[in-house]
Amino acid sequence: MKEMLKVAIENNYAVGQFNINNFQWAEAILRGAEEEKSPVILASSDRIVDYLGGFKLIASTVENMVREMVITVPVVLHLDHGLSVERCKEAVDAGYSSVMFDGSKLSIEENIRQTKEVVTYAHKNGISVEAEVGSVGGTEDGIVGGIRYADSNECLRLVQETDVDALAAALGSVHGPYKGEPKLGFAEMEEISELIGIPLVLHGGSGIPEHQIKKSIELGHAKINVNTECNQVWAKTVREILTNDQELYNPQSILVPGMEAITEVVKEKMRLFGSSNQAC
Ligand SMILES: O=C(O)C[C@@H](O)[C@H](O)C(=O)COP(=O)(O)O
Ligand SMILES: [Zn+2]
Repeated sequence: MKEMLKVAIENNYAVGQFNINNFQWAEAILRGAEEEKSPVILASSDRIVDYLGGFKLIASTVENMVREMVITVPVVLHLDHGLSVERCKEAVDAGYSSVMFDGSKLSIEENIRQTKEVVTYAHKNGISVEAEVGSVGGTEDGIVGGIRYADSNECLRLVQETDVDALAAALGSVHGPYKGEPKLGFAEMEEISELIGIPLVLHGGSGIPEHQIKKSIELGHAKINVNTECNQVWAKTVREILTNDQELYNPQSILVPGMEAITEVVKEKMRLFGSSNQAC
């Protein structure tokens, strides 16, 4: 991920992180990346890793999909919102390309200490690490909480003391649907980006207006996480199909349009983030 985001920063675009909710999501996202000739970050949020079959099954399945689908664009497999040092180490051992240690609920001292432990282990294995300061609000099954803006001094301390590769500095974005126009802290964003000198990560990417996405990229965001919009379009598509044909039960007739809808959202986001055609 570190190398992928370095190129993104140098070329003024951001790479989308798209969460997988089962392996059809992975297929739909990879297809979108290949069609857009865009680098892509596939992510499994720690909260659903066991539901998906565990780190090793996820890593081996994604690796096989990339090979058998003849995906030619750069793909990163990322552990999103890693819930403990141990879980991050498991993901590294299973073959993930990068991990996020989510220490946002901890004191900054404890966040730094545990993030440092993850970075030491991951970097020894050539794996990148994302950390978080402040907390992204919103509700997303298991990720519930109020927004706590990141403090610039805490961001600088964490980056300097851990050597982390990317930082999610919570600056007003929210997981899940927004109630009204998002209010991102662009002044704080600019200050923190200039202070820390590594790529920023924007969580809660669904529902942020295009102009705010573009400004966030200008102000140092090289990774933007999207989950809700893909899930919403899948649910809407499947709901319409089943509502329109009460007799329909063939899985392919129901599931394929849902996947195609996810692929379209992924491609739209890649065009918005500027990563389309960056992999050719
Ligand atoms: O759903 C998860 O557990 C992962 C997400 O929180 C992801 O990290 C993210 O930030 C996506 O936000 P969304 O686009 O608002 O769903
Ligand atoms: Zn998130």
